[in-house]
Amino acid sequence: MNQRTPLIIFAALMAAIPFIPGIPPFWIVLLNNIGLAALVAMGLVLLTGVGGLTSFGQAAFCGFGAYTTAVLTTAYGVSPWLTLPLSLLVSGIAAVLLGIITVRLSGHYLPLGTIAWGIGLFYLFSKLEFLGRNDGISGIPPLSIGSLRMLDPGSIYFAIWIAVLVSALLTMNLLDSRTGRAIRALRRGHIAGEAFGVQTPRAKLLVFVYAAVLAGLSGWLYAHFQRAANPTPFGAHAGIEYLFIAVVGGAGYVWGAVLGAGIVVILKEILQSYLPYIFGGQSQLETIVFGILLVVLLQLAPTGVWPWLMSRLPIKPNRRTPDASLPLATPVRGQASSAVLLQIEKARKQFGGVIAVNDVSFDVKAREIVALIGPNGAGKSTTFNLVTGVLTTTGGTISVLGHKVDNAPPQEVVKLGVARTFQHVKLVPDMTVLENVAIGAHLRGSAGAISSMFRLDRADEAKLLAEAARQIERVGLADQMDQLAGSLSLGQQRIVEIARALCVDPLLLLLDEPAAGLRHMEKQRLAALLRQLRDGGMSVLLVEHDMGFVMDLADRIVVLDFGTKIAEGTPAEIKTNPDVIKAYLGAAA
Ligand SMILES: Nc1ncnc2c1ncn2[C@@H]1O[C@H](COP(=O)(O)OP(=O)(O)OP(=O)(O)O)[C@@H](O)[C@H]1O
Repeated sequence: MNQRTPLIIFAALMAAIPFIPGIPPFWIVLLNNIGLAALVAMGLVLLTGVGGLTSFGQAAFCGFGAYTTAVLTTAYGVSPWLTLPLSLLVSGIAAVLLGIITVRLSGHYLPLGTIAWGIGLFYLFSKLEFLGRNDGISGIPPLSIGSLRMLDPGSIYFAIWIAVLVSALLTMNLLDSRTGRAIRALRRGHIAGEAFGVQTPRAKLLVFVYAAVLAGLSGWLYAHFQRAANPTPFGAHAGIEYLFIAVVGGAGYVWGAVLGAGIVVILKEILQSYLPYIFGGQSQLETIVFGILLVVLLQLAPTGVWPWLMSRLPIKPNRRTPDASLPLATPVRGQASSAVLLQIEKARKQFGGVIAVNDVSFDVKAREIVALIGPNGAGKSTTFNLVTGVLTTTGGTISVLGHKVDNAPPQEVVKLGVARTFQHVKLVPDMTVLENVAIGAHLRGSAGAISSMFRLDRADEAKLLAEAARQIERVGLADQMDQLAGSLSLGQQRIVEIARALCVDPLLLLLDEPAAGLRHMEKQRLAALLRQLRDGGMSVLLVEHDMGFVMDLADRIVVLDFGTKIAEGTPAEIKTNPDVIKAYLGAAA
Protein backbone atom coordinates (compact mmCIF):
# COMPACT_ATOMS: atom_id res chain seq x y z
CA MET A 1 0.00 0.00 0.00
CA ASN A 2 1.28 3.45 -0.93
CA GLN A 3 2.27 5.59 2.08
CA ARG A 4 -0.36 8.17 1.16
CA THR A 5 -3.24 5.67 0.70
CA PRO A 6 -4.45 5.66 4.36
CA LEU A 7 -4.39 9.47 4.30
CA ILE A 8 -6.48 9.58 1.12
CA ILE A 9 -8.97 7.05 2.57
CA PHE A 10 -9.22 9.07 5.78
CA ALA A 11 -9.71 12.33 3.85
CA ALA A 12 -12.43 10.72 1.69
CA LEU A 13 -14.20 9.41 4.81
CA MET A 14 -14.09 12.79 6.52
CA ALA A 15 -15.36 14.48 3.35
CA ALA A 16 -18.29 12.05 3.17
CA ILE A 17 -19.45 12.37 6.79
CA PRO A 18 -21.51 15.61 6.43
CA PHE A 19 -23.39 14.03 3.51
CA ILE A 20 -24.56 10.99 5.50
CA PRO A 21 -28.36 11.29 5.44
CA GLY A 22 -29.83 12.17 8.83
CA ILE A 23 -26.50 12.76 10.57
CA PRO A 24 -27.25 14.83 13.71
CA PRO A 25 -25.80 18.38 13.44
CA PHE A 26 -24.42 17.89 16.92
CA TRP A 27 -22.03 15.22 15.57
CA ILE A 28 -20.62 17.75 13.17
CA VAL A 29 -20.07 20.20 16.04
CA LEU A 30 -18.26 17.43 17.90
CA LEU A 31 -16.08 16.67 14.86
CA ASN A 32 -15.28 20.37 14.53
CA ASN A 33 -14.15 20.43 18.16
CA ILE A 34 -12.05 17.31 17.54
CA GLY A 35 -10.39 18.94 14.52
CA LEU A 36 -9.64 22.14 16.45
CA ALA A 37 -8.14 20.20 19.37
CA ALA A 38 -6.18 17.95 16.99
CA LEU A 39 -4.42 20.96 15.47
CA VAL A 40 -3.14 22.11 18.86
CA ALA A 41 -2.23 18.57 19.89
CA MET A 42 -0.33 18.08 16.61
CA GLY A 43 1.93 20.97 17.56
CA LEU A 44 2.41 19.31 20.94
CA VAL A 45 3.33 16.04 19.24
CA LEU A 46 6.22 17.82 17.58
CA LEU A 47 7.12 19.94 20.59
CA THR A 48 6.68 17.47 23.43
CA GLY A 49 6.46 13.98 21.99
CA VAL A 50 9.18 14.34 19.36
CA GLY A 51 11.26 17.25 20.62
CA GLY A 52 10.93 16.48 24.35
CA LEU A 53 9.89 20.04 25.30
CA THR A 54 6.84 19.79 27.56
CA SER A 55 4.41 22.69 27.24
CA PHE A 56 1.26 23.33 29.27
CA GLY A 57 0.75 26.71 27.70
CA GLN A 58 -0.37 25.97 24.13
CA ALA A 59 -3.93 27.21 24.71
CA ALA A 60 -2.53 30.75 25.04
CA PHE A 61 -1.32 30.59 21.42
CA CYS A 62 -4.87 29.64 20.35
CA GLY A 63 -5.83 32.84 22.14
CA PHE A 64 -3.37 34.90 20.05
CA GLY A 65 -4.85 33.43 16.85
CA ALA A 66 -8.45 33.94 17.97
CA TYR A 67 -8.08 37.46 19.37
CA THR A 68 -6.06 38.69 16.39
CA THR A 69 -8.86 37.88 13.98
CA ALA A 70 -11.53 38.94 16.50
CA VAL A 71 -10.04 42.43 16.85
CA LEU A 72 -9.16 42.92 13.19
CA THR A 73 -12.51 41.73 11.81
CA THR A 74 -14.79 43.45 14.35
CA ALA A 75 -12.94 46.71 15.05
CA TYR A 76 -11.27 47.29 11.68
CA GLY A 77 -13.50 45.37 9.28
CA VAL A 78 -10.62 43.32 7.85
CA SER A 79 -11.69 40.31 5.78
CA PRO A 80 -11.42 37.02 7.79
CA TRP A 81 -9.18 35.41 5.16
CA LEU A 82 -6.76 38.33 5.37
CA THR A 83 -6.54 37.87 9.13
CA LEU A 84 -5.39 34.25 8.71
CA PRO A 85 -1.73 35.08 7.94
CA LEU A 86 -1.85 37.83 10.56
CA SER A 87 -3.20 35.48 13.24
CA LEU A 88 -0.46 32.96 12.42
CA LEU A 89 2.13 35.73 12.44
CA VAL A 90 1.05 37.08 15.83
CA SER A 91 1.08 33.54 17.31
CA GLY A 92 4.49 32.94 15.74
CA ILE A 93 5.98 36.22 16.99
CA ALA A 94 4.58 35.57 20.49
CA ALA A 95 6.22 32.13 20.32
CA VAL A 96 9.57 33.57 19.26
CA LEU A 97 9.51 36.01 22.19
CA LEU A 98 8.38 33.43 24.74
CA GLY A 99 10.46 30.68 23.15
CA ILE A 100 13.73 32.59 23.38
CA ILE A 101 13.28 32.59 27.15
CA THR A 102 11.52 29.25 27.59
CA VAL A 103 13.55 26.84 25.46
CA ARG A 104 16.68 27.72 27.41
CA LEU A 105 15.04 26.18 30.47
CA SER A 106 15.58 22.52 31.11
CA GLY A 107 14.26 19.79 33.39
CA HIS A 108 11.23 20.75 35.49
CA TYR A 109 11.78 24.45 34.85
CA LEU A 110 10.63 24.17 31.24
CA PRO A 111 7.06 22.91 31.93
CA LEU A 112 6.84 25.23 34.95
CA GLY A 113 7.83 28.13 32.69
CA THR A 114 5.06 27.23 30.21
CA ILE A 115 2.50 27.04 33.03
CA ALA A 116 3.64 30.48 34.23
CA TRP A 117 3.17 32.21 30.89
CA GLY A 118 0.02 30.18 30.16
CA ILE A 119 -1.58 31.60 33.32
CA GLY A 120 -0.10 35.06 32.72
CA LEU A 121 -1.48 35.33 29.19
CA PHE A 122 -4.90 34.13 30.32
CA TYR A 123 -5.05 37.04 32.78
CA LEU A 124 -3.77 39.39 30.12
CA PHE A 125 -6.59 38.34 27.75
CA SER A 126 -9.17 38.84 30.49
CA LYS A 127 -7.90 42.25 31.61
CA LEU A 128 -7.28 44.12 28.36
CA GLU A 129 -10.01 46.56 27.45
CA PHE A 130 -9.60 46.23 23.69
CA LEU A 131 -9.99 42.43 23.99
CA GLY A 132 -13.30 42.89 25.81
CA ARG A 133 -11.94 41.78 29.21
CA ASN A 134 -13.75 38.70 30.61
CA ASP A 135 -16.67 39.06 28.18
CA GLY A 136 -14.37 38.84 25.18
CA ILE A 137 -15.35 39.87 21.66
CA SER A 138 -18.50 38.78 19.88
CA GLY A 139 -19.94 39.38 16.44
CA ILE A 140 -16.94 37.91 14.60
CA PRO A 141 -17.96 37.48 10.95
CA PRO A 142 -18.11 33.97 9.49
CA LEU A 143 -15.63 32.71 6.93
CA SER A 144 -17.01 32.92 3.43
CA ILE A 145 -16.06 31.78 -0.06
CA GLY A 146 -17.98 33.68 -2.74
CA SER A 147 -21.60 33.52 -1.73
CA LEU A 148 -21.02 30.61 0.70
CA ARG A 149 -21.01 31.99 4.23
CA MET A 150 -19.79 29.38 6.71
CA LEU A 151 -22.46 30.14 9.26
CA ASP A 152 -23.36 26.60 10.26
CA PRO A 153 -21.05 23.90 11.71
CA GLY A 154 -21.45 21.82 8.55
CA SER A 155 -19.75 24.36 6.30
CA ILE A 156 -16.82 25.40 8.51
CA TYR A 157 -16.32 21.66 9.09
CA PHE A 158 -14.54 21.49 5.73
CA ALA A 159 -12.24 24.40 6.54
CA ILE A 160 -11.31 22.81 9.87
CA TRP A 161 -10.62 19.35 8.50
CA ILE A 162 -8.72 20.61 5.46
CA ALA A 163 -6.54 22.50 7.94
CA VAL A 164 -6.05 19.30 9.99
CA LEU A 165 -5.16 17.15 6.97
CA VAL A 166 -2.82 19.70 5.41
CA SER A 167 -1.12 20.30 8.78
CA ALA A 168 -0.71 16.54 9.31
CA LEU A 169 0.84 16.15 5.88
CA LEU A 170 3.24 19.07 6.35
CA THR A 171 4.20 17.85 9.83
CA MET A 172 4.90 14.32 8.59
CA ASN A 173 6.99 15.74 5.74
CA LEU A 174 8.94 17.88 8.19
CA LEU A 175 9.66 14.94 10.48
CA ASP A 176 10.84 12.83 7.54
CA SER A 177 13.71 15.15 6.64
CA ARG A 178 17.13 16.48 7.63
CA THR A 179 15.49 19.08 9.91
CA GLY A 180 13.08 16.46 11.23
CA ARG A 181 15.96 14.22 12.28
CA ALA A 182 17.57 17.15 14.08
CA ILE A 183 14.27 17.76 15.91
CA ARG A 184 13.88 14.08 16.76
CA ALA A 185 17.41 14.01 18.18
CA LEU A 186 16.51 16.78 20.67
CA ARG A 187 14.79 14.33 22.99
CA ARG A 188 18.13 12.57 23.62
CA GLY A 189 19.70 15.81 24.82
CA HIS A 190 21.71 18.40 22.94
CA ILE A 191 25.17 16.77 22.92
CA ALA A 192 24.70 14.13 20.21
CA GLY A 193 23.01 16.44 17.69
CA GLU A 194 25.46 19.27 18.26
CA ALA A 195 28.39 16.92 17.68
CA PHE A 196 27.14 16.68 14.09
CA GLY A 197 26.44 20.34 13.57
CA VAL A 198 22.82 20.61 14.70
CA GLN A 199 22.08 24.05 16.12
CA THR A 200 19.91 22.76 18.97
CA PRO A 201 18.68 26.15 20.27
CA ARG A 202 17.49 26.94 16.73
CA ALA A 203 15.85 23.51 16.35
CA LYS A 204 14.07 23.98 19.69
CA LEU A 205 12.84 27.43 18.74
CA LEU A 206 11.66 26.08 15.40
CA VAL A 207 9.42 23.41 16.99
CA PHE A 208 8.23 25.90 19.56
CA VAL A 209 7.14 28.35 16.86
CA TYR A 210 5.71 25.57 14.66
CA ALA A 211 3.54 24.29 17.54
CA ALA A 212 2.41 27.84 18.34
CA VAL A 213 1.45 28.53 14.72
CA LEU A 214 -0.67 25.35 14.64
CA ALA A 215 -2.34 26.48 17.87
CA GLY A 216 -2.83 29.95 16.34
CA LEU A 217 -4.49 28.32 13.31
CA SER A 218 -6.81 26.42 15.63
CA GLY A 219 -7.63 29.67 17.47
CA TRP A 220 -8.38 31.49 14.21
CA LEU A 221 -10.74 28.71 13.10
CA TYR A 222 -12.32 28.58 16.56
CA ALA A 223 -13.07 32.32 16.49
CA HIS A 224 -14.86 32.02 13.14
CA PHE A 225 -16.64 28.83 14.21
CA GLN A 226 -17.93 30.27 17.50
CA ARG A 227 -18.10 33.81 16.06
CA ALA A 228 -16.86 34.97 19.47
CA ALA A 229 -13.70 34.85 21.55
CA ASN A 230 -13.37 35.06 25.34
CA PRO A 231 -10.49 34.10 27.66
CA THR A 232 -11.94 30.85 29.08
CA PRO A 233 -10.85 28.43 26.29
CA PHE A 234 -7.32 29.84 26.30
CA GLY A 235 -6.43 29.32 29.96
CA ALA A 236 -4.10 26.93 31.76
CA HIS A 237 -6.87 24.34 32.16
CA ALA A 238 -7.24 24.05 28.40
CA GLY A 239 -3.45 23.93 28.06
CA ILE A 240 -3.31 20.88 30.33
CA GLU A 241 -6.13 19.24 28.38
CA TYR A 242 -4.26 19.66 25.07
CA LEU A 243 -1.24 17.96 26.57
CA PHE A 244 -3.51 15.17 27.77
CA ILE A 245 -4.86 14.76 24.25
CA ALA A 246 -1.36 14.43 22.80
CA VAL A 247 -0.29 11.93 25.47
CA VAL A 248 -3.44 9.81 25.23
CA GLY A 249 -3.23 9.65 21.44
CA GLY A 250 0.51 8.99 21.42
CA ALA A 251 2.74 12.01 21.95
CA GLY A 252 5.28 10.94 19.35
CA TYR A 253 2.79 10.38 16.52
CA VAL A 254 1.12 12.91 14.23
CA TRP A 255 -2.03 10.79 13.91
CA GLY A 256 -1.96 10.24 17.65
CA ALA A 257 -2.98 13.90 17.96
CA VAL A 258 -6.11 13.32 15.86
CA LEU A 259 -6.97 10.07 17.63
CA GLY A 260 -6.29 11.59 21.07
CA ALA A 261 -8.52 14.56 20.27
CA GLY A 262 -11.27 12.16 19.17
CA ILE A 263 -10.99 10.08 22.34
CA VAL A 264 -10.86 13.00 24.80
CA VAL A 265 -13.55 15.17 23.16
CA ILE A 266 -15.99 12.26 22.72
CA LEU A 267 -15.30 10.85 26.19
CA LYS A 268 -15.93 14.23 27.79
CA GLU A 269 -19.11 14.65 25.83
CA ILE A 270 -20.44 11.21 26.78
CA LEU A 271 -19.64 11.75 30.45
CA GLN A 272 -21.21 15.22 30.47
CA SER A 273 -24.36 13.91 28.79
CA TYR A 274 -24.94 10.67 30.67
CA LEU A 275 -23.35 10.84 34.11
CA PRO A 276 -25.84 13.41 35.48
CA TYR A 277 -28.65 10.94 34.63
CA ILE A 278 -26.87 8.10 36.40
CA PHE A 279 -25.72 10.04 39.47
CA GLY A 280 -28.54 12.53 39.72
CA GLY A 281 -26.78 15.75 38.68
CA GLN A 282 -23.53 15.33 40.64
CA SER A 283 -21.56 17.30 38.08
CA GLN A 284 -18.10 16.98 39.68
CA LEU A 285 -18.29 13.23 39.22
CA GLU A 286 -17.80 13.58 35.49
CA THR A 287 -14.35 15.13 36.02
CA ILE A 288 -13.38 12.35 38.41
CA VAL A 289 -14.62 9.58 36.10
CA PHE A 290 -12.91 11.31 33.16
CA GLY A 291 -9.61 11.35 35.08
CA ILE A 292 -9.94 7.69 36.09
CA LEU A 293 -10.73 6.60 32.52
CA LEU A 294 -7.70 8.46 31.16
CA VAL A 295 -5.42 6.87 33.75
CA VAL A 296 -6.80 3.40 32.84
CA LEU A 297 -6.24 4.18 29.16
CA LEU A 298 -2.64 5.20 29.80
CA GLN A 299 -2.09 2.02 31.84
CA LEU A 300 -3.27 -0.01 28.84
CA ALA A 301 -1.29 1.99 26.31
CA PRO A 302 1.52 3.86 28.09
CA THR A 303 2.94 5.35 24.88
CA GLY A 304 -0.53 6.32 23.64
CA VAL A 305 -3.43 4.69 21.84
CA TRP A 306 -2.11 5.29 18.30
CA PRO A 307 1.07 3.16 18.59
CA TRP A 308 -0.93 0.58 20.58
CA LEU A 309 -3.44 0.38 17.73
CA MET A 310 -0.78 0.32 15.00
CA SER A 311 1.09 -2.54 16.67
CA ARG A 312 -2.12 -4.60 16.45
CA LEU A 313 -2.82 -3.89 12.81
CA PRO A 314 -1.03 -5.80 10.04
CA ILE A 315 0.49 -2.59 8.64
CA LYS A 316 4.23 -2.53 8.14
CA PRO A 317 6.03 0.81 8.09
CA ASN A 318 6.97 1.84 4.58
CA ARG A 319 10.78 1.79 4.41
CA ARG A 320 12.63 3.30 1.49
CA THR A 321 15.80 1.68 0.27
CA PRO A 322 18.24 4.46 -0.47
CA ASP A 323 20.00 4.43 -3.80
CA ALA A 324 23.54 3.97 -2.47
CA SER A 325 25.04 5.04 -5.79
CA LEU A 326 23.93 8.67 -5.35
CA PRO A 327 27.05 10.73 -4.63
CA LEU A 328 27.28 13.28 -1.80
CA ALA A 329 29.76 16.10 -2.22
CA THR A 330 32.87 15.90 -0.03
CA PRO A 331 33.03 18.76 2.48
CA VAL A 332 35.56 21.46 1.61
CA ARG A 333 38.03 21.83 4.46
CA GLY A 334 41.45 23.34 5.08
CA GLN A 335 44.43 21.05 4.72
CA ALA A 336 46.86 20.28 7.49
CA SER A 337 49.82 22.62 7.22
CA SER A 338 51.87 19.90 8.84
CA ALA A 339 51.32 16.24 9.48
CA VAL A 340 49.79 17.14 12.88
CA LEU A 341 46.02 16.99 12.86
CA LEU A 342 45.22 17.44 16.53
CA GLN A 343 47.50 19.26 18.92
CA ILE A 344 46.78 19.37 22.63
CA GLU A 345 49.08 21.61 24.68
CA LYS A 346 48.82 21.73 28.46
CA ALA A 347 45.06 21.19 28.33
CA ARG A 348 43.47 21.56 31.72
CA LYS A 349 39.95 20.99 33.03
CA GLN A 350 38.86 21.57 36.58
CA PHE A 351 35.43 20.77 38.00
CA GLY A 352 35.52 22.76 41.23
CA GLY A 353 38.27 21.13 43.25
CA VAL A 354 38.61 18.12 40.90
CA ILE A 355 41.35 18.41 38.28
CA ALA A 356 39.98 16.03 35.64
CA VAL A 357 42.64 16.89 33.03
CA ASN A 358 45.90 18.21 34.38
CA ASP A 359 48.05 20.09 31.82
CA VAL A 360 47.96 17.23 29.33
CA SER A 361 49.86 17.53 26.03
CA PHE A 362 49.94 15.15 23.06
CA ASP A 363 49.12 15.19 19.38
CA VAL A 364 47.57 13.02 16.70
CA LYS A 365 49.20 12.97 13.30
CA ALA A 366 47.70 12.26 9.91
CA ARG A 367 47.09 8.53 9.21
CA GLU A 368 47.66 7.50 12.80
CA ILE A 369 45.71 5.52 15.38
CA VAL A 370 46.36 6.88 18.87
CA ALA A 371 44.88 5.25 21.96
CA LEU A 372 44.16 7.14 25.15
CA ILE A 373 44.20 4.71 28.07
CA GLY A 374 44.14 4.82 31.83
CA PRO A 375 42.15 3.70 34.85
CA ASN A 376 38.55 4.77 35.49
CA GLY A 377 38.31 8.46 36.23
CA ALA A 378 41.71 9.20 34.62
CA GLY A 379 40.24 11.99 32.47
CA LYS A 380 39.95 10.26 29.09
CA SER A 381 36.31 11.15 28.32
CA THR A 382 36.86 14.66 29.64
CA THR A 383 39.74 15.04 27.16
CA PHE A 384 37.39 13.90 24.37
CA ASN A 385 34.84 16.46 25.51
CA LEU A 386 37.46 19.22 25.50
CA VAL A 387 38.55 18.34 21.96
CA THR A 388 34.98 18.17 20.62
CA GLY A 389 33.77 21.38 22.26
CA VAL A 390 31.34 19.75 24.71
CA LEU A 391 33.42 21.24 27.54
CA THR A 392 35.51 24.39 27.61
CA THR A 393 39.07 24.23 28.87
CA THR A 394 40.23 25.77 32.12
CA GLY A 395 43.66 26.27 30.58
CA GLY A 396 45.97 25.28 27.70
CA THR A 397 45.19 25.12 24.00
CA ILE A 398 43.70 22.58 21.63
CA SER A 399 44.05 22.98 17.87
CA VAL A 400 42.69 21.03 14.92
CA LEU A 401 44.54 21.64 11.66
CA GLY A 402 46.05 24.73 13.25
CA HIS A 403 42.65 26.17 14.28
CA LYS A 404 42.24 26.77 18.00
CA VAL A 405 39.16 24.85 19.21
CA ASP A 406 39.53 24.90 22.98
CA ASN A 407 36.50 27.13 23.46
CA ALA A 408 34.75 26.50 20.14
CA PRO A 409 31.23 25.00 20.20
CA PRO A 410 30.84 21.38 18.97
CA GLN A 411 29.13 22.60 15.77
CA GLU A 412 32.33 24.43 14.78
CA VAL A 413 34.67 21.59 15.73
CA VAL A 414 32.81 19.08 13.56
CA LYS A 415 33.10 21.47 10.60
CA LEU A 416 36.88 21.02 10.83
CA GLY A 417 36.41 17.29 10.27
CA VAL A 418 36.33 15.94 13.82
CA ALA A 419 33.65 13.30 14.43
CA ARG A 420 33.04 11.26 17.54
CA THR A 421 31.20 8.44 19.25
CA PHE A 422 30.12 8.44 22.88
CA GLN A 423 31.00 6.32 25.89
CA HIS A 424 27.28 6.19 26.74
CA VAL A 425 25.63 5.55 23.37
CA LYS A 426 23.58 8.51 22.20
CA LEU A 427 21.30 7.21 19.46
CA VAL A 428 17.59 7.95 19.10
CA PRO A 429 16.15 4.51 19.93
CA ASP A 430 12.86 4.92 18.07
CA MET A 431 14.54 6.04 14.86
CA THR A 432 15.88 3.48 12.40
CA VAL A 433 19.59 2.80 12.06
CA LEU A 434 19.49 4.59 8.69
CA GLU A 435 17.86 7.71 10.15
CA ASN A 436 20.28 7.78 13.09
CA VAL A 437 23.29 7.46 10.83
CA ALA A 438 21.97 10.16 8.49
CA ILE A 439 22.20 12.66 11.39
CA GLY A 440 25.95 12.35 10.91
CA ALA A 441 25.58 13.88 7.44
CA HIS A 442 23.59 16.86 8.77
CA LEU A 443 26.20 19.42 7.75
CA ARG A 444 26.49 17.92 4.28
CA GLY A 445 22.85 18.77 3.49
CA SER A 446 21.25 22.17 3.28
CA ALA A 447 17.45 21.70 3.07
CA GLY A 448 15.57 23.70 5.70
CA ALA A 449 12.21 23.26 7.40
CA ILE A 450 10.03 24.99 4.80
CA SER A 451 11.46 23.12 1.81
CA SER A 452 11.13 19.85 3.76
CA MET A 453 7.47 20.52 4.57
CA PHE A 454 6.73 20.99 0.88
CA ARG A 455 8.91 18.06 -0.19
CA LEU A 456 11.34 20.27 -2.11
CA ASP A 457 14.20 18.58 -0.26
CA ARG A 458 13.96 15.17 -1.91
CA ALA A 459 17.12 15.39 -4.04
CA ASP A 460 19.17 16.61 -1.04
CA GLU A 461 17.55 14.00 1.21
CA ALA A 462 18.20 11.10 -1.19
CA LYS A 463 21.91 11.95 -1.22
CA LEU A 464 22.11 12.14 2.58
CA LEU A 465 20.36 8.79 2.95
CA ALA A 466 22.58 7.27 0.27
CA GLU A 467 25.66 8.38 2.21
CA ALA A 468 24.18 6.96 5.44
CA ALA A 469 23.48 3.65 3.67
CA ARG A 470 27.07 3.51 2.35
CA GLN A 471 28.53 4.04 5.82
CA ILE A 472 26.19 1.43 7.35
CA GLU A 473 27.35 -1.07 4.73
CA ARG A 474 30.96 -0.09 5.43
CA VAL A 475 30.64 -0.99 9.13
CA GLY A 476 28.83 -4.24 8.27
CA LEU A 477 25.31 -3.45 9.47
CA ALA A 478 23.48 -3.39 6.14
CA ASP A 479 20.98 -6.02 7.36
CA GLN A 480 20.03 -3.84 10.33
CA MET A 481 19.55 -0.61 8.33
CA ASP A 482 15.76 -0.54 8.73
CA GLN A 483 15.65 -1.72 12.31
CA LEU A 484 15.01 0.68 15.16
CA ALA A 485 18.33 1.60 16.75
CA GLY A 486 16.96 0.77 20.20
CA SER A 487 16.36 -2.85 19.18
CA LEU A 488 20.08 -3.51 18.50
CA SER A 489 22.56 -4.89 21.03
CA LEU A 490 24.72 -2.32 22.80
CA GLY A 491 27.76 -3.45 20.82
CA GLN A 492 25.92 -2.98 17.53
CA GLN A 493 24.71 0.43 18.68
CA ARG A 494 28.35 1.45 19.18
CA ILE A 495 29.05 0.42 15.59
CA VAL A 496 26.02 2.45 14.43
CA GLU A 497 27.62 5.43 16.19
CA ILE A 498 30.81 4.83 14.18
CA ALA A 499 28.79 4.81 10.93
CA ARG A 500 27.14 8.06 12.02
CA ALA A 501 30.54 9.62 12.68
CA LEU A 502 31.83 8.41 9.30
CA CYS A 503 28.99 10.31 7.60
CA VAL A 504 30.84 13.50 8.57
CA ASP A 505 33.61 12.31 6.21
CA PRO A 506 36.00 13.07 9.06
CA LEU A 507 39.72 13.64 9.11
CA LEU A 508 39.84 12.67 12.75
CA LEU A 509 37.61 10.06 14.35
CA LEU A 510 37.27 10.06 18.15
CA LEU A 511 35.96 6.75 19.46
CA ASP A 512 35.03 6.39 23.14
CA GLU A 513 35.22 2.71 24.10
CA PRO A 514 34.16 1.39 20.67
CA ALA A 515 34.89 -2.27 21.52
CA ALA A 516 32.86 -2.37 24.75
CA GLY A 517 30.10 -4.98 24.42
CA LEU A 518 31.48 -6.48 21.20
CA ARG A 519 32.17 -10.19 20.76
CA HIS A 520 35.63 -11.41 19.72
CA MET A 521 34.83 -11.62 16.00
CA GLU A 522 33.12 -8.22 16.06
CA LYS A 523 36.20 -6.70 17.69
CA GLN A 524 38.37 -8.16 14.96
CA ARG A 525 36.10 -6.74 12.29
CA LEU A 526 36.16 -3.35 14.03
CA ALA A 527 39.96 -3.38 14.21
CA ALA A 528 40.15 -4.25 10.51
CA LEU A 529 37.78 -1.38 9.69
CA LEU A 530 39.82 1.13 11.73
CA ARG A 531 43.05 0.02 10.04
CA GLN A 532 41.36 0.38 6.67
CA LEU A 533 40.19 3.90 7.60
CA ARG A 534 43.69 4.86 8.70
CA ASP A 535 45.20 3.49 5.51
CA GLY A 536 42.60 5.52 3.61
CA GLY A 537 43.92 8.71 5.23
CA MET A 538 41.86 9.11 8.40
CA SER A 539 43.28 9.51 11.91
CA VAL A 540 41.73 7.85 14.93
CA LEU A 541 41.92 8.74 18.62
CA LEU A 542 40.33 6.09 20.75
CA VAL A 543 39.62 5.49 24.40
CA GLU A 544 39.47 1.80 25.20
CA HIS A 545 39.83 -0.51 28.19
CA ASP A 546 40.35 -3.71 26.14
CA MET A 547 44.15 -3.84 26.19
CA GLY A 548 44.41 -6.71 23.69
CA PHE A 549 42.44 -4.61 21.19
CA VAL A 550 44.49 -1.47 21.88
CA MET A 551 47.91 -3.10 21.77
CA ASP A 552 47.11 -4.80 18.47
CA LEU A 553 45.70 -1.72 16.82
CA ALA A 554 47.29 1.49 18.08
CA ASP A 555 50.32 3.12 16.48
CA ARG A 556 50.87 5.16 19.61
CA ILE A 557 49.44 5.16 23.13
CA VAL A 558 48.97 8.01 25.61
CA VAL A 559 48.41 7.00 29.24
CA LEU A 560 46.53 9.16 31.74
CA ASP A 561 46.29 8.67 35.47
CA PHE A 562 44.39 11.04 37.78
CA GLY A 563 44.18 13.52 34.89
CA THR A 564 47.94 13.57 34.30
CA LYS A 565 49.83 12.09 31.35
CA ILE A 566 52.16 9.47 32.78
CA ALA A 567 53.48 7.91 29.56
CA GLU A 568 53.41 8.02 25.79
CA GLY A 569 54.88 5.60 23.28
CA THR A 570 54.41 2.62 21.02
CA PRO A 571 52.43 -0.38 22.33
CA ALA A 572 55.70 -2.23 22.94
CA GLU A 573 57.07 0.67 25.03
CA ILE A 574 53.84 1.12 26.99
CA LYS A 575 53.53 -2.59 27.79
CA THR A 576 56.87 -2.54 29.57
CA ASN A 577 56.65 0.93 31.15
CA PRO A 578 56.81 0.38 34.94
CA ASP A 579 54.69 3.48 35.72
CA VAL A 580 51.94 2.26 33.41
CA ILE A 581 52.11 -1.27 34.79
CA LYS A 582 51.81 0.13 38.31
CA ALA A 583 49.00 2.58 37.57
CA TYR A 584 46.94 0.59 35.08
CA LEU A 585 48.18 -2.46 33.24
CA GLY A 586 48.96 -4.39 36.40
CA ALA A 587 45.38 -3.92 37.51
CA ALA A 588 43.98 -4.64 34.05
CA ALA A 589 46.01 -7.81 33.59
N1 LIG B 1 30.80 17.14 34.75
C1 LIG B 1 31.62 16.79 35.73
N2 LIG B 1 31.55 17.39 36.94
C2 LIG B 1 32.38 17.04 37.93
N3 LIG B 1 33.34 16.11 37.83
C3 LIG B 1 33.45 15.46 36.66
C4 LIG B 1 32.61 15.77 35.55
N4 LIG B 1 32.97 14.97 34.51
C5 LIG B 1 33.99 14.21 34.93
N5 LIG B 1 34.27 14.51 36.23
C6 LIG B 1 35.33 13.92 37.02
O1 LIG B 1 36.52 14.04 36.29
C7 LIG B 1 37.32 12.88 36.46
C8 LIG B 1 37.64 12.29 35.09
O2 LIG B 1 36.45 11.71 34.55
P1 LIG B 1 36.40 11.06 33.09
O3 LIG B 1 34.99 10.64 32.87
O4 LIG B 1 37.03 11.95 32.13
O5 LIG B 1 37.30 9.78 33.31
P2 LIG B 1 37.55 8.57 32.32
O6 LIG B 1 39.01 8.38 32.25
O7 LIG B 1 36.84 8.77 31.06
O8 LIG B 1 36.89 7.38 33.15
P3 LIG B 1 36.13 6.06 32.61
O9 LIG B 1 37.16 5.16 32.07
O10 LIG B 1 35.49 5.52 33.86
O11 LIG B 1 35.15 6.55 31.62
C9 LIG B 1 36.56 11.94 37.36
O12 LIG B 1 37.03 12.14 38.68
C10 LIG B 1 35.14 12.43 37.23
O13 LIG B 1 34.42 12.15 38.41
